[in-house]
Amino acid sequence: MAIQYNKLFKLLEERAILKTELKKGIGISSATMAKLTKNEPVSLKVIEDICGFLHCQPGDIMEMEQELQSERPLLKLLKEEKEMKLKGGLYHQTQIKLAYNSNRIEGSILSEEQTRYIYETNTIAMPKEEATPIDDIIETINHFQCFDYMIDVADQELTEEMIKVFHRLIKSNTSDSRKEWFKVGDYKAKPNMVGENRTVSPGKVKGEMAKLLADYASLEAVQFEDIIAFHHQFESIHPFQDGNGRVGRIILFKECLRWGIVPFVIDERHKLFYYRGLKEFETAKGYLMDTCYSAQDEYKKLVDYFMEE
Ligand SMILES: Nc1ncnc2c1ncn2[C@@H]1O[C@H](COP(=O)(O)OP(=O)(O)OP(=O)(O)O)[C@@H](O)[C@H]1O
Repeated sequence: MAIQYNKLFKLLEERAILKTELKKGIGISSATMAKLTKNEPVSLKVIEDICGFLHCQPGDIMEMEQELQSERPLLKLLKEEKEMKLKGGLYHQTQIKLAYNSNRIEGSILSEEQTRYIYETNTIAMPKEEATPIDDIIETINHFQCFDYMIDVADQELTEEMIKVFHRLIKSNTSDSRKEWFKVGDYKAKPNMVGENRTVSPGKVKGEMAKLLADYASLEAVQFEDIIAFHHQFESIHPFQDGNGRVGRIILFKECLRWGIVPFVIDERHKLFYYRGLKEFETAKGYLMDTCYSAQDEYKKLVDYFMEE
């Protein structure tokens, strides 16, 4: 178990204090600031200075990691396989399954085989005479990187900063990223709709996201239903210009891992059930819940295969 400083960053956000202001205010180096960001040990003097600056107690800015790694055997396995660069294991299969289905829901034309090919060989196999959008390829590679980052931070509290990193990793180097008004790794600048439905206007996104994250963080023990409700709220806010579905599904996976719940991959063949579930969630939660439960059953089969003694 290790000390985490997530509470410090939350407090700064609540009080609208920039990290640079804190750094200057107590005169710490960039290296010490980086340690805090990475949850690495810092001296007691630094903690004392921060508490003095913010007029708070140590418990307001740091806490012990809440759960033992051993209570999350699935996350432990995925981390181990990722570090080992193990081929053919659960991590490898999940990378391909999640990137393929999530990007396919978004409209990528790449097949599962092509996604596997990119993952395994870092090359692309194209059927003769078929043009493949470069963005589909870039966003597939981006998704692999985003998944890796998600595994690294899966045991940490979900933060605004983390969600923006997910978006940056997914949208970097795409043709969208070259549009002046398109914010990679930041909230939308222009209003958008999802299907026929209105979403939260750009000026209100920050506040709505802060509220969503604060409400979610206040839950004592997060259940599967809470994670799905968060997903619905997140998609309804639609904080980014584009990429909300993929970021939202990465968060779903992360939060399941964090809370020791079997995660899941929405199969692109169930896209319409998934969309209907989101659309009708406020009046009938069952549609979305059922889609997620059946996706969870599918992923559980894969987990059982790899985790059986
Ligand atoms: N009626 C709805 N209400 C709320 N959210 C919805 C609704 N219909 C779809 N969504 C969500 O919006 C996402 C689409 O948003 P956006 O185009 O920004 O994301 P994307 O990642 O680029 O694409 P996609 O999500 O299609 O993969 C869908 O994947 C789904 O998660």
